[in-house]
Amino acid sequence: MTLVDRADRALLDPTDPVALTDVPLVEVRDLSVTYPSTPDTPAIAGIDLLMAPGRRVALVGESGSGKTTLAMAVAGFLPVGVDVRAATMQFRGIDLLARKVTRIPQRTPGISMLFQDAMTSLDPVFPIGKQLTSLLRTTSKVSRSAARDLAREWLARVGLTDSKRVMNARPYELSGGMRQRVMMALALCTSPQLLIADEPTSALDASLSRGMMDLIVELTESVGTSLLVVSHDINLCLEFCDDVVVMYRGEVVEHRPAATIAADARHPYTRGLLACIPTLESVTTDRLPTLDDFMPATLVGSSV
Ligand SMILES: Nc1ncnc2c1ncn2[C@@H]1O[C@H](COP(=O)(O)OP(=O)(O)OP(=O)(O)O)[C@@H](O)[C@H]1O
Repeated sequence: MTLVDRADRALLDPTDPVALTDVPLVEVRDLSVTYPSTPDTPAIAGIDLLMAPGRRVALVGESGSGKTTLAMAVAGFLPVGVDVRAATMQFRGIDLLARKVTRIPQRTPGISMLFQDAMTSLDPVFPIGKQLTSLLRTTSKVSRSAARDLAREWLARVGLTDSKRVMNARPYELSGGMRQRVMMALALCTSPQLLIADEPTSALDASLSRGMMDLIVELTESVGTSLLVVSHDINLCLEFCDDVVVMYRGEVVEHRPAATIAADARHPYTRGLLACIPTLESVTTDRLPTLDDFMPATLVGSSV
């Protein structure tokens, strides 16, 4: 049985002892996160997440369902003062709960993040070339000229072939799509084991979104990086990911392979999300379905 088979088995039954005899990439059990401004209401609670190496996993759900909070907890980006509790929270077998909490959050080694807003993620003052070479020099301990060569190589890999101009440009001199490609180069040039992409396409139009997802898949595969993508767009996730984790009001309500979730969705919220995807046929109907058509009244009012 391969690790991916075991992961599939674990997705169906996380308590299956045969499922995970190898070390999973991410293992989270009974995670809850509470922000200091709402001490009586955890933002997420009772979260289990199991991810095998090599998988592309999508976290989907409506705004405020806790996707980013879960991703940030795994990445180690939650600031001091946020209460993080779990029975288990490991990355490649390393206990993330044992890490020191510092005033400036420490990124979990081996994990890179790609944020939705490249403009605020990039340093506005320094040229792109300097931002890439400083990162490469810090992480790979290479000479200045080797780092510049690597930086140019990475810009070409993300489709920025005019690398001389891009190296000298500041973020505001590039288009949104180009900035997002620069962010991809920064996120992957250190060969992380896991890329967490938080709404990587939400600032892009539909055709650019698809192109960006194609690029993310191609590059993560070539680098050997697993992907955890946070998205509102379940349709895009079904196309590009292996597994879909559905979050609703701070809880994981469904975790299924993308290939079968459409036929096999068990939670009414998942069924509602899937039914709300517009199709060529649905544009001719008077009224598109909404989540209220699928959610029992008892669930609509519930929260963690
Ligand atoms: N820094 C914060 N301080 C207090 N509450 C927060 C903070 N960040 C998030 N929350 C709350 O935690 C809950 C989950 O938010 P989170 O951003 O994780 O959801 P999300 O599903 O990623 O939403 P979105 O898709 O809009 O980014 C929400 O109720 C939100 O208001």
